[in-house]
Order: sequence, then structure tokens, then C-alpha cells
Amino acid sequence: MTDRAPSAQQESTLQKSALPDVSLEGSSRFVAATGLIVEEVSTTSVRGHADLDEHHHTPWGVVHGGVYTSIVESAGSIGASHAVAERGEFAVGVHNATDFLRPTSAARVTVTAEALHQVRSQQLRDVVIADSATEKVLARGQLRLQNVPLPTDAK
Ligand SMILES: CC(C)(COP(=O)(O)OP(=O)(O)OC[C@H]1O[C@@H](n2cnc3c(N)ncnc32)[C@H](O)[C@@H]1OP(=O)(O)O)[C@@H](O)C(=O)NCCC(=O)NCCSC(=O)c1cc(O)c2ccccc2c1O
Repeated sequence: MTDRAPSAQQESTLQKSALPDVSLEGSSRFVAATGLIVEEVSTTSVRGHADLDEHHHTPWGVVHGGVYTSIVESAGSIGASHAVAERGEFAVGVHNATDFLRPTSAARVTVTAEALHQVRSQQLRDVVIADSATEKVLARGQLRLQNVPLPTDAK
């Protein structure tokens, strides 16, 4: 797993985003264990990467499907929450459908989450996880989210 911190430019992008701390250091142990490093957040997309290795393995020596599913949940939720933050809302995943297309034992993966659909109460995000060396897609998930009010102490 990586402990690489975002660059100064990446930090700046994250600070402008009105999101909670999405760094590895600021995340729970479960979320941090995926290794997702968020680099860019806009209202329509999230970009990042993760270094996947033996710490993420199944007993058969490939990256566990739950790692991909969790990255889809995080990347989709971060972008969708950013998109509705200005109106005092965040977004929670209500359906996560992630396909595991190719196995890997170790890879740096790029993570790209794009908005497919944004309406008043719900959003749909397409998340692609690809091997950064070969550009082959390892997993692809579609996350449907519900926009909900921010807790009053977070506004
Ligand atoms: C599901 C597939 C096996 C279907 O593959 P198919 O036979 O249809 O196609 P190919 O053989 O052509 O393979 C597709 C593609 O993958 C590349 N590939 C295959 N094997 C490897 C490999 N070992 N390393 C690297 N790449 C490989 C192959 O070259 C092809 O690439 P192209 O570029 O030519 O297209 C296949 O879709 C597949 O393997 N999908 C990924 C499945 C996966 O990774 N699932 C998640 C892990 S499983 C899991 O999470 C899990 C959790 C547990 O807790 C367990 C506990 C106990 C036991 C098992 C557990 C477990 O498995």
C-alpha cells in the first residue's frame, strides 16, 4: 500500500472542494486500506490512483473484489457529494454494481469517476479502475447515489 501524499497542486484542488478530509491520513482504517489517493475533484469528475499489492489479496493471490467495489464507492461518493455541497447536501451510495473484468496481483491503478446523471434527488456515477501501465480496465462500477441533507453541525 502507498503512503504517498498528494502534491501541493492536488492539495489545493482538494481544499477548494468543500469536502471533508479525503486524504489517506484523514480516512478511517477501512477506507485508507484501499489506498485511494484523490488527486482532482470537480462537480462532474474525480481522478485518483491507488497502489494495489499483496496487502489487498484474496487467498488466491489477486486483488480482492471488495477493494475495487470500495474504491468505486469512495470515488463516486466524493464527486457526487462535492456536486451538491453548495446546497447543503452530500450524497450516499444506494446501489453499487462493480464488475471485475481482469485480475491483477499488483498494479498502480488509475481511478476515474464521471457523472452520468445528476438530478435533484439522485446521481449516477461511472467509475473506471485501470492498470496505469497497460491502461487495461480491471474493474468498472456504476454507483447510484441519493442526495441527503448535511448534518446540521457540518453546514
Ligand atoms: C472472470 C474472468 C476469469 C473471466 O475471464 P474469461 O475466461 O472470460 O477471459 P480471459 O481468460 O480472456 O481473461 C480476461 C482478461 O483477464 C486477463 N487475465 C486472466 N487471468 C489473469 C491473471 N492471472 N493475471 C493477469 N491477467 C489475467 C486475460 O489476459 C484477459 O485479458 P485481455 O487483456 O486479453 O482481455 C475474468 O474476467 C477475471 O479474471 N476477472 C477478474 C476477477 C477478479 O479479479 N475478481 C475479484 C477477486 S475474487 C475475490 O474477491 C475473492 C475474495 C475472497 O474473499 C475469496 C475467499 C476465498 C476464495 C476466493 C476468494 C475470492 O476469489
